Amino acid sequence: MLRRFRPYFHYLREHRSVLAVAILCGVIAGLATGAGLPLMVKFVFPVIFGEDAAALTTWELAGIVIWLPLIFTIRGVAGYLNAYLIQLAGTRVLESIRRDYFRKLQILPLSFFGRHSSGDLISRGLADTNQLQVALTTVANEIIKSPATLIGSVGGIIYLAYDIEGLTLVLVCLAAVPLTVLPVRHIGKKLARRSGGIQKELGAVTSRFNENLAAAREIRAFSLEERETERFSLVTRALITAQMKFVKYEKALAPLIEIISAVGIAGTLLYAYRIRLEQADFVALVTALYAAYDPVKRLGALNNETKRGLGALERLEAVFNEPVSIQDPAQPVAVGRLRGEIAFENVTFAYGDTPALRAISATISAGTVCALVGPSGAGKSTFANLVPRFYEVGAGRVTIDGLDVRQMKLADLRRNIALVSQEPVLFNDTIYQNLLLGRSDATREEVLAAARDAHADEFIQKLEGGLGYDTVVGERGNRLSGGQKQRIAIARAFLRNAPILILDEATSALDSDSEAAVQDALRKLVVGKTVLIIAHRFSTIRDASQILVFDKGSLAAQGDHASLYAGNALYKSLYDRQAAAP
Ligand SMILES: Nc1ncnc2c1ncn2[C@@H]1O[C@H](COP(=O)(O)OP(=O)(O)OP(=O)(O)O)[C@@H](O)[C@H]1O
Repeated sequence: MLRRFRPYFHYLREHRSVLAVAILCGVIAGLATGAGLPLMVKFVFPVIFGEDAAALTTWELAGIVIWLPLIFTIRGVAGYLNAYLIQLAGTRVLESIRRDYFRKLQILPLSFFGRHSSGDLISRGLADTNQLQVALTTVANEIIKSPATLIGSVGGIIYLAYDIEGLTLVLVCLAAVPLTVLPVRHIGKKLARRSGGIQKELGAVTSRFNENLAAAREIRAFSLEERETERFSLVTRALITAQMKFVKYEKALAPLIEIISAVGIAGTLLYAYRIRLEQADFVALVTALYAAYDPVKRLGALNNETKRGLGALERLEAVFNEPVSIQDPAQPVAVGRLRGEIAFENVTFAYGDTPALRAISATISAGTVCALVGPSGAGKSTFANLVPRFYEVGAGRVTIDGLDVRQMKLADLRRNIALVSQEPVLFNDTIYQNLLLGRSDATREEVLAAARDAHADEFIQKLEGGLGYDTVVGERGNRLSGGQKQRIAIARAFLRNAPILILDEATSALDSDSEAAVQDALRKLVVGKTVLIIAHRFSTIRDASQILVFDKGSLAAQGDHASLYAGNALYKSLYDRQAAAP
């Protein structure tokens, strides 16, 4: 089973010196418990309670009594250092696992996020990484310490028993130890089946949380408070059930081992009675026997922990092993600033089984504005998303300046594209930092100029609090209005100054001031660029140099407004509907 964890041992190797000291301290603490206490019972107690005890001087007495605090101090200090250092290595291991998980999420294709809920992915990144870390560090800690303690205490038993009576006593004392394997194995099997369940249910709880918090407005608007609480109760109840199924077996292990150890000790007691063993010898033996069951319990617990870790491991591997289907080509063609001629050559694409684009061929000349129109779900966004290679074409190819987008480095390709979406996402940072995302090496002057061009400067200066560009915008930018967020997004695009611009025109109406500012900013932004615009406003559509009309994933028609209006019924009806809209 440990073989499953082997690929992840490299996380431990990075912190091997801390771990080595921790394990050494653990072994010392283990030996002090396993062998130290019984030997003390054997050698110290007889001196104090023996016949010659009255003759001891104070110094002799002190010299003997000091063994007790000494052994406990060694055990305590070593035990403390072991726990502290394991925790230290553990938190670092956790940091590394989380970082790798997070990094992997950054490079996975967008299609991956369509298949997994963000709550579940968060849960994997927090709870499952934690579980894996606990399993790894527990294994590292116990795999040497517990066997060492076991060997120490079994060695102590053999030494004592052999010294007291001989081989038979040794065998009687140790007879029950192998029986402990039975509950360890049985419970381990039960837990293995249940290990993934808890993590999965935890993922469901996080998902529900996440979804709920993101929909705070809708829940109030539709009075869904009770329904949501009920839905949440369902997943938390399922989590509790999964947890309790695990706990039921997990917690049975220690008592079962203790019962077996009690049977072993009773057997030894019987035999001791028959051979008239002295009390001091018996007490020393029982202490050693009791100590020997402690590492057995720990090894059993280790077995449980790894079973639980396995469940987490499988969920993490679903992400770690997910192929990064969209990545740099082995031999990329170096590109600088592209001119921006976009061509789709017989492109087909499907998210799952149903095609979202069918055999699309179109050319958009550099420096022109191309409007994408069509009913909802016709494939406009999908078309636009293939240009920055957010998704991979199923068949055909997408080229820019004659070069297949798959032949360029992703960073080179995407540096040439600026994106302004309908609902721009801002990070919970200052406005300045949010603008800087457009081009991280821009100077302050360039950032301010872009904000002015986007008509953002005027509202930024007037923001409540008087912090201007240093105002923090809140999660997803929720302290700004829709129009303000759009202007920030436009300013980013100004800053990026890429030859290709993808615009998703807002469907929701802005207030007239904002609307005028956004439109004016966009008019300036598109100059000299190849623009793909998912268009909703009839003026945008009419003024575009080329229009692509989508219908159910196919390109129904293409041309300019006049020819399409005259020759294409779908376009005419779409346009008339837009024109009639307020
Ligand atoms: N991430 C996704 N996963 C699965 N299917 C998707 C995904 N995104 C879009 N689709 C499907 O692909 C088809 C085309 O969607 P697309 O978003 O390109 O349409 P659209 O023309 O931009 O629509 P709208 O104007 O409503 O935004 C639709 O049937 C849609 O359900």
